[in-house]
Amino acid sequence: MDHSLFTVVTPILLMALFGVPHGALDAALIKMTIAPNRQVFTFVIYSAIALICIMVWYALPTVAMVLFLALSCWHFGKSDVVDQKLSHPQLHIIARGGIWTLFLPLIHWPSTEPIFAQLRTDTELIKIGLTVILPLWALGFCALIYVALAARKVKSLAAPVLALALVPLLPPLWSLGLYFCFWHARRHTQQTVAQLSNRANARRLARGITALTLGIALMVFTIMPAEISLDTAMVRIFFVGIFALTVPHMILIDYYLPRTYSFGTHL
Ligand SMILES: CC1=C(/C=C/C(C)=C/C=C/C(C)=C/C=O)C(C)(C)CCC1
Ligand SMILES: [Fe+2]
Repeated sequence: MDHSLFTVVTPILLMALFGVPHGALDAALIKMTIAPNRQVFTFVIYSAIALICIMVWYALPTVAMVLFLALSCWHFGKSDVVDQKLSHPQLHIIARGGIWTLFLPLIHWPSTEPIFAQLRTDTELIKIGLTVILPLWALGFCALIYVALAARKVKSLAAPVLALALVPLLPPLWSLGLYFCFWHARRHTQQTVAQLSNRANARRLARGITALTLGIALMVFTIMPAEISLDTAMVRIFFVGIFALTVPHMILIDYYLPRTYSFGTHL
């Protein structure tokens, strides 16, 4: 228990406090970019997608996990390169997103397997899947280095190479947490707030939605069966919750807003 307090409970708390708020900005995005007569509808669809994701995880946890890792790879990678003009954007997206969703879980398998098990997934199947895909991803990462060197864009390699070096050195949820809070969420917040007209309002709304989200998480925590340990409860609430919120968050950020309202950057 003492050990999991450092390796699981603390990084999850930090991610909940400093990473989740970037998703709460979606409420401000809906309010400030979508036509007023469609805002409530969009919010209802957003919440319905999140609920469906929770049901999918409950019924088919392994399928939900594969979907979650694939979508997270795309979402992380895309947000890493959204401000760059690239000749092979898909290569960059998968090479960078895969650091967290393929390389990290496999290189730390002894610590990540129990987390996958707590999430009720078939860990053998996840391990086989990751092992098969990792060499392909490694080829992609080498291609990324080659393309950057050939285009004399050495600086663009700094962040992904630093991330790649950091992942084996830190406990998995700590390196994920550092990236999630101080890179992904920070950049997303800066880029989003810069595009909104009323920044103070956007931040206020996002704070309210964050409080609501964490309040719901706390409520779920108190009604979890007593025999479930603290770290299992936190792993389930955090990762199932983030999966459920990431799917509509991605649809809004990576698909709907760029296409419908030219919000964000097209790739
Ligand atoms: C479930 C799980 C993992 C994946 C977490 C991911 C992929 C989180 C993605 C969050 C996103 C996309 C947030 C959106 O902004 C690890 C750490 C690999 C190993 C342990 C179990
Ligand atoms: Fe995000």
